[in-house]
Amino acid sequence: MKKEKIIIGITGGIGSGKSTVAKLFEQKGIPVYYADDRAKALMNENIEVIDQLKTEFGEDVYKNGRLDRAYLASMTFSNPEKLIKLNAIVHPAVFRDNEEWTKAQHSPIVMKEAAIMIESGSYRLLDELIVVSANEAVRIQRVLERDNTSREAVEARINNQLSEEERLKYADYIIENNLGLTELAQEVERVYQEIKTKYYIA
Ligand SMILES: CC(C)(COP(=O)(O)OP(=O)(O)OC[C@H]1O[C@@H](n2cnc3c(N)ncnc32)[C@H](O)[C@@H]1O)[C@@H](O)C(=O)NCCC(=O)NCCS
Ligand SMILES: Nc1ncnc2c1ncn2[C@@H]1O[C@H](COP(=O)(O)OP(=O)(O)OP(=O)(O)O)[C@@H](O)[C@H]1O
Repeated sequence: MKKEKIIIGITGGIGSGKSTVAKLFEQKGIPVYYADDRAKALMNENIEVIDQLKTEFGEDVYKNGRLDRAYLASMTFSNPEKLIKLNAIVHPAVFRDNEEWTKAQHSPIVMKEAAIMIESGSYRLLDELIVVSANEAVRIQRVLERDNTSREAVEARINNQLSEEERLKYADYIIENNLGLTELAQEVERVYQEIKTKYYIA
């Protein structure tokens, strides 16, 4: 199978290690679009997104001109209806931004890293989906060590995501990340070789 540009998604539950995996692919020379990071940037820069967020969540969602992420998170991850509204504002803007970015790339493989690619339906536009998987206890522990947050706040996000079992059903490739970073790098290399072989990439 020979395609002009192969688009590969990297997803996984909170704290699974998808950003770490994306960086390892980037080190191999693959351009990566970081949807979560771009979402945050657009929420601070895109006038339409800013206006819609203020209308939906109130002016206080911005403090000194910057999005108050903790405040917005506290409003949405405990209230599914509000989260649906937030997603409906942010996801179309990220979709357009990603399309522009993808068109501008000149690489046989490009990747997109996003937290809720299956839930949002954006996985349908991919050629391949990599799911990064780790046990829930490991994921929670890693996020607690990384962020200034609580177990309850992490669990609230998990409750708004697919279960690990459901997510894995969508995977073309699974990268296990319960062990150390050396093992993770080996997993990334294995999947990279499989993809290159499938698409006849040198
Ligand atoms: C509420 C916000 C501002 C909180 O920001 P914060 O810096 O605390 O979190 P960040 O965006 O880095 O996400 C961290 C993790 O939270 C989880 N998470 C984020 N957004 C969502 C969501 N819409 N649904 C379920 N889980 C989510 C993911 O596991 C993600 O990896 C932010 O998460 C947000 O705007 N989310 C809605 C837009 C979105 O879906 N972004 C992610 C993909 S484009
Ligand atoms: N195999 C590993 N060994 C040790 N630490 C790891 C491993 N994989 C990831 N980490 C660490 O765990 C934390 C979570 O990883 P990462 O940020 O890549 O996850 P993520 O899936 O992108 O998270 P989020 O959903 O919150 O955006 C980070 O601090 C990362 O450095």
